[in-house]
Amino acid sequence: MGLPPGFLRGYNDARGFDHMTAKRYFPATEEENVGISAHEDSNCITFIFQDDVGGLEVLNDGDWVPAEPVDGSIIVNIGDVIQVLSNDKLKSAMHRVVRKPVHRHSFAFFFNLHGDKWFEPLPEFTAKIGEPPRYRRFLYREYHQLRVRNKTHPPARID
Ligand SMILES: O=C(O)CCC(=O)C(=O)O
Ligand SMILES: [Fe+2]
Repeated sequence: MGLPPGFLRGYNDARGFDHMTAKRYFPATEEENVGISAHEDSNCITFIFQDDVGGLEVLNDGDWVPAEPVDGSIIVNIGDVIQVLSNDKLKSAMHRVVRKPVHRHSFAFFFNLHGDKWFEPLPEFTAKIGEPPRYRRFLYREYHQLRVRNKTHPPARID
């Protein structure tokens, strides 16, 4: 990231909000092939271990690019926290899972911030290089609540 070695370990020193999920995606049907709809991860970094079925796709310049399974590899996803800390130098990837004709299994480890932690663009990516911050200061807990609220109560459309 261009930050001093060990920065992330020192800044993000509480592990209480990290979690791991094990997911099983059922085979696609003729009507339905959405595994997980398009989203960005809200955390710092996600590590994904997938089997050899495929289906994870990343949006790149308007095209969905498959993250092809590579034996023994781990997919590393930048999340929103790193996007904010780096003031957009590193982008949180939009991704989704498309279901295939067979079952798929994956494990995702979410390296999170503690809910009581503040995050905002760091001086290394703003004041020190003469760039304005693109984000305000967020409490991680508050940011999470905002994301959930926007999903469950999207802003009303003015017709
Ligand atoms: O199952 C996968 O490969 C990705 C899962 C994912 O994007 C997520 O849980 O946020
Ligand atoms: Fe994700």
